[in-house]
Amino acid sequence: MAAMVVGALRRGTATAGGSSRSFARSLPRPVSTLVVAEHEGGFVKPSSLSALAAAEAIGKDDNRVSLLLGGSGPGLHKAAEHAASSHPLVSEVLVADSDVFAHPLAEPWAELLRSVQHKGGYSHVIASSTSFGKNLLPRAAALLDVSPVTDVTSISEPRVFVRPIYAGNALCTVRYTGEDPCMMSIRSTSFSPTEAMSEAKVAPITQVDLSFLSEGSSGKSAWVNLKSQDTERPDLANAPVVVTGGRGLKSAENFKVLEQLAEKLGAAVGATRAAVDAGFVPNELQVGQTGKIVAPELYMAFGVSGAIQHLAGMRDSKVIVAVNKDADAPIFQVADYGIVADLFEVLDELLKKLPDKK
Ligand SMILES: Cc1cc2nc3c(=O)[nH]c(=O)nc-3n(C[C@H](O)[C@H](O)[C@H](O)COP(=O)(O)OP(=O)(O)OC[C@H]3O[C@@H](n4cnc5c(N)ncnc54)[C@H](O)[C@@H]3O)c2cc1C
Repeated sequence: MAAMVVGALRRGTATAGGSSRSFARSLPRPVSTLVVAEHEGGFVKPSSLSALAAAEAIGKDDNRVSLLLGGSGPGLHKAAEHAASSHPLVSEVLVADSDVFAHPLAEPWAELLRSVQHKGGYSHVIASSTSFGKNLLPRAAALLDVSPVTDVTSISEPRVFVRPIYAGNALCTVRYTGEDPCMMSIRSTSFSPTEAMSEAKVAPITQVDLSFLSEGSSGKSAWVNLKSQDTERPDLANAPVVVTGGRGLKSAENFKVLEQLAEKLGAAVGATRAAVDAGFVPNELQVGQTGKIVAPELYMAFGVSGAIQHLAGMRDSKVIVAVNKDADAPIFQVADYGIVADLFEVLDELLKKLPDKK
């Protein structure tokens, strides 16, 4: 067994770092980390910068960190330059320049990861728990014959990690006991991206040898198209403020009122699965166990009961405000501020009193 459970903590009872002290410490081994970086518009995505922060948590002084980017065109090269100066720990940026990697297809990317790992012999491989990371990591791990550790929220030692289980109701400490590489996906909300480097330290950019690519590298999948919402609102996964609507909103029309509030607060809009299933909003707005995991500064929930699967995606938010007409709704158990009231009246009042966003 590659990942061994060494302890489980009830949330809020102890810190993972503290509890790990009683575990036998592993012997120091040389650490080198490969971070799979996603990019958009010529920049490394914030979720991948969080993966870099996780690499720093594995080892600061003796950790050789390489960033792997794939794709083609000017956007890739701009992102590679951004990557090269994104963190003082980055010692090398590896660029896989091919149309094959322009889209997040897990099959060719898994082949790429296997090839880069065979050449680099990394002790750790990190990806963020995005849709792409979650698709890629198990495939690449299977090709490398190792077992990945998923959804890591904290790193106690280079091979001892904390991850949530039971929809986030308990935290489990696991020790990775398998062969190199130790592959893991991290929850980006748990690792703050580091600030851009102040002084100019720029890592070298190296092209990856792609001779391993063959016609069959894409497997059975093919890229069709990307549909995304054309909105100026912040990305739900990284927004500092999120306003979420549940089934209590009652219709797609009423969600537009919530959107007005989001507009005023510069917030992203989220939804429960019940609201998504009812067709009020598209699936990409779903927050929760089977949706997006968010941890904004402020999370406002309107007409959300607080089912365990929803809490799994938002309970780490810094401040939670809940509006529900049922005083016994479970959402109030995690809320910092609770308003027992009709959500439409509260929304109406907030829209009247809040100034427009400048
Ligand atoms: C495997 C699995 C995975 C799941 N994954 C997710 C997930 O990722 N995300 C998720 O959200 N759910 C998920 N669910 C569904 C989850 O169990 C709940 O069914 C869902 O979260 C409930 O959504 P809701 O709170 O909007 O609806 P409800 O539970 O119906 O709650 C509606 C709330 O609105 C309140 N309300 C109604 N009218 C008003 C009003 N006028 N003013 C104020 N309050 C009002 C009610 O009092 C009630 O509390 C999952 C379920 C399963 C089984």
